[in-house]
Amino acid sequence: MSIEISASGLTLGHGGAPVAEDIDLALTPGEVTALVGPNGSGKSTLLRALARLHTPQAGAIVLDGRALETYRPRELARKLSFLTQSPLIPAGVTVQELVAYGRHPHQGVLARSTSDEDREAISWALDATTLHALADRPLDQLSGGERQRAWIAMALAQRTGLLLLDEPTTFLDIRYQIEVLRLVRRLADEHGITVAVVLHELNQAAAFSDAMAVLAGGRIVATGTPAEVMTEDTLRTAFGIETTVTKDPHTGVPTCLPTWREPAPAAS
Ligand SMILES: Nc1ncnc2c1ncn2[C@@H]1O[C@H](COP(=O)(O)OP(=O)(O)OP(=O)(O)O)[C@@H](O)[C@H]1O
Repeated sequence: MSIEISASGLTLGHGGAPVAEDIDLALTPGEVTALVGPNGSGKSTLLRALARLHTPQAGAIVLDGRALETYRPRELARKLSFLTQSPLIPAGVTVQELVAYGRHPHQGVLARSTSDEDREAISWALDATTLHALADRPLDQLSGGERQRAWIAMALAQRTGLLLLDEPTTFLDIRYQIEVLRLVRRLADEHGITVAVVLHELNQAAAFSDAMAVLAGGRIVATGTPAEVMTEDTLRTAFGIETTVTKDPHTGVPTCLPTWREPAPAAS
């Protein structure tokens, strides 16, 4: 079920000067890749380009051995699912109904009823996100974390091997952030799904990903394992901040502690 996608030589922009250039990125099948970088560095634009929601000014993207632009829309929707930042909540729609939308790419144009395969996929998505108990609840009556899980469940019901998530933890408290990221981890570990996820919290990115890519100043300034990428030098280059990078005592994963306060003025 794992799907491979790679981008090479991408130039990304919105009409004016390019936002990012010379972008090479390959997502390893069945692994979680975290995209991190300063505000406005082009992370969402890159993710949207991978989902074919943004057309690069130059470069190529290859999905599962074929140029991305050769896919028909329905065919593409069976290969990858994309979850945008803060999706709008449709009024009155229940969790079950939202998740069922994820099946549309698999249903024939004239399909009026859900097939056994649809039911099985919806049930699997509700299971994976532990949402069965909330299936009949309208989305607008859920907590932020539950709602975020419902959107992820919709993307899962699409049954794609590639999941692109743009800041799925925004607005969630720390417990729900962990819950969503653990789910992302399980999707890769237990279901072999290839995941790219834009995250702002660097320690979470390091803890939950297999690989990290740092976008800054219009380039990818570092890629590799969290241990390779989470260095004081890279964080200084990318974000212009001072940090102390240590290892999580439980897992050995690199973790950064920013220098929060301004340095005390030198004594005269
Ligand atoms: N639709 C658009 N039209 C014009 N410019 C855009 C558009 N979308 C994004 N941009 C610009 O492109 C640049 C990159 O934006 P993008 O959203 O990809 O960055 P990002 O790294 O995801 O940022 P953030 O961390 O703030 O979400 C920014 O300067 C932004 O203002």
